[in-house]
Formats: sequence, structure tokens, C-alpha cells
Amino acid sequence: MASAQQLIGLIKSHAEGDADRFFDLAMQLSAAEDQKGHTRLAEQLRLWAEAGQRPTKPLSNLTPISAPRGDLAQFLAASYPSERLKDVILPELIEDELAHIVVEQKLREKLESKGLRPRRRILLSGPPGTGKTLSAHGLAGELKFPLFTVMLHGLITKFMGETAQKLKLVFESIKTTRGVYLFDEIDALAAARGDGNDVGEARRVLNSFLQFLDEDSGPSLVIATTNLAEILDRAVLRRFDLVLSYELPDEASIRQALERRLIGFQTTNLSWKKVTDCAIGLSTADVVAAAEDAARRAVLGDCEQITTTDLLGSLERRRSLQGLGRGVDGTRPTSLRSAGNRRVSSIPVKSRRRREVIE
Ligand SMILES: Nc1ncnc2c1ncn2[C@@H]1O[C@H](COP(=O)(O)OP(=O)(O)OP(=O)(O)O)[C@@H](O)[C@H]1O
Repeated sequence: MASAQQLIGLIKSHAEGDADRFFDLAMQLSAAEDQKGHTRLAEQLRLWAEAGQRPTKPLSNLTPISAPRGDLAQFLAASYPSERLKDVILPELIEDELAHIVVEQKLREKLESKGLRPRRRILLSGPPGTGKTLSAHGLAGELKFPLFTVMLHGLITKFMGETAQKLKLVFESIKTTRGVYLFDEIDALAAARGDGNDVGEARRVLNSFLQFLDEDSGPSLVIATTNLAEILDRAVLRRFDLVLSYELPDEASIRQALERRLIGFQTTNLSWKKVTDCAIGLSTADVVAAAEDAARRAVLGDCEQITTTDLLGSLERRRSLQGLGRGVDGTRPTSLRSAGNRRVSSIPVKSRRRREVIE
């Protein structure tokens, strides 16, 4: 049966004349009942939903859906992101793909009328701090979908049967409650054997994940992120409609990130070449953190001007904190140096650490 919250939401949206919300809730209830085998009730709900609604209208102002409760609340966190895709600094190709995912969702009925489906399973891979999680927030924000973050550390237990059961609950929610579902650091599933589980059992959990992914044909977007695409099985990669590779920022992206974060400060005299050269090899998250560091220092020193020296100092501090110090000759490690337009990056610290656990 529908939860009390869902029924209240349905009645309230009807009483308030909020047709979009009524449509969304009725369709969710229909999907839930269909899944339980109550096909006539599901069909009736769908007809009611459609009778009072468009179906050709694009999705807009989606219903805030109640936070997960019961067991699900331990490993599924709901939020309603305000971020947009324009908040993420990305190469044009990735930006275009993400923007197209939004269009496909909004015009899904148009696609379906020609037997096509919008892409819904997306894998974002790349070094830490390059905007994968922010992109998931941006997608949810654009679509006005709730974001459900799957907390894998809460989901993976040493009892694999339990883990598979929890995964099943998550996928039931994916079917019945439309949203963006974010499986952050999906490699944790593949790497569960590092926690003392035997390989065969870890394999079974991964297989359950893949099977649930295959069976899912609901309306939600499933976004997985990983720092370690190379350790993910081909079978996993194949399950996704779209795999996007994120990279450390290039000079232009570094400058963009710094300028955005330093709005309100004077940066006219900055030597951007020196600054961006110094930041190559850092993630966008590090670059943003260095900008914030420089900004804090300027404010505390009653200064509105950010100088090249200020920024170089903050970037170097960030680099030291990340353990990415310069070599004895004053240069950065070879693996982090820029090679023309082609950037060569070492395995990020976080990934290196995790790989050690896995191997
Ligand atoms: N491409 C980007 N554009 C704008 N800001 C970014 C970008 N990448 C990182 N940031 C900044 O760094 C923060 C952390 O980034 P985010 O969590 O999205 O990285 P991630 O790739 O998901 O990292 P991890 O793999 O460690 O989870 C963001 O909230 C944002 O402030």
C-alpha cells in the first residue's frame, strides 16, 4: 500500500490544484502498485493521473518526495540540490552530454513515441575533486528531481546476503520514486573483498548490483561515480548508457575556477600564467580551496586585492597538504607536469591509497 505521506501528498496536491505534483505522485503510486502485481489498481492510478494532466508537457517543478524511512534511511540520503549544470566547470564535450541528458528526460515522451528511451544510467569516472558529485547535483537541480545519495559504506556489510538485500531496497526505491540516485564511489562494491569478505561473495554482490541495474526500467536517473574505472569490470561498464571521463582541470578551467571563487576581489594585476602553471596537477576542488584560502587571508588582512604571490602561496600550501610537493630541484614531480596541451597526471593520492587496499 501507499505510505500515509504519499496519500496525504496526493490529496493535498489535488486540493491545491497542483496538477504537476498530482501527476507525479499518482504515477509513482501506480509504479509501486504495478511492481507489487496490483496491475488493475496501477492502471487505474495511471488513468487518473493522465486524466487530470498533460501527458505531452515537459517535466517541471517536480514534487519534493518524503525522505527515505525505515531501513532505507540508513543508506539513502535525500536532498533537493539547488546547483545547476552551469556551476560545474567541464570540457565542452562533457557539458554537452550532460545538457543532453536533461533534454532527453524532459522530452522523454517524444522519444518514447518513436520507441526510444532517454539515457538513464551514467557512470562518471575520474580523479577526486573534479566535479563528478557536483555534476550529479547539477543534473538533479536542472530536472528538479530529488537527489538520493546511496551511502555505500552503510550498505556494504560483512554479510553479503544483507548487502544484496539492501541493494534490492535501493532499486525498489529507484523504480517507485523518481529521482537522481547517486552511487558515489561505486568501486567500493567491486572492492568489498578488501573488508575481509571473500572474493566469491564480493562477486555475488556485484552481480546482484548488475542484475538490478539490468532489470531497472523505471523513470529515475542512476549515476555512479568512481575514481578507479580501471578496476571496474567490463561487465559493469557495459551496463551504463553513458560513461564520462573527468580529468584534472587544464589552464583555462583553473583560471575559470579561480575567477569564479574570487568574484568581489581585485584580481586585475594577477599573472595568470604563473598561477595556472602552479596549479596544474591539482584538482578543481583543490584550486577552489586555494582560492578560498587566499580570499580568507586577504579579508583578514583588510585587503581587497589578491596578488600573484598570495595565490601561489595558497596553491603551494594546498599542494603540500595533498602530499604533491615539488621536487628537490624546485620542479613538480614529472607525473604532474604539463606536457603542452596534453596533461599527464599521476594516479590521485586517494586512488593510490585505495588501490593498495584492493590489491
Ligand atoms: N568541475 C568543477 N567545477 C566547479 N567546481 C568544482 C569542480 N570540481 C570540483 N569542484 C569543487 O570541488 C567540490 C568537490 O567536488 P566533487 O565532490 O564534485 O568532486 P568529485 O569528483 O565528486 O570527487 P570525489 O571523487 O572525491 O568524490 C565541489 O563542491 C566544488 O566546489
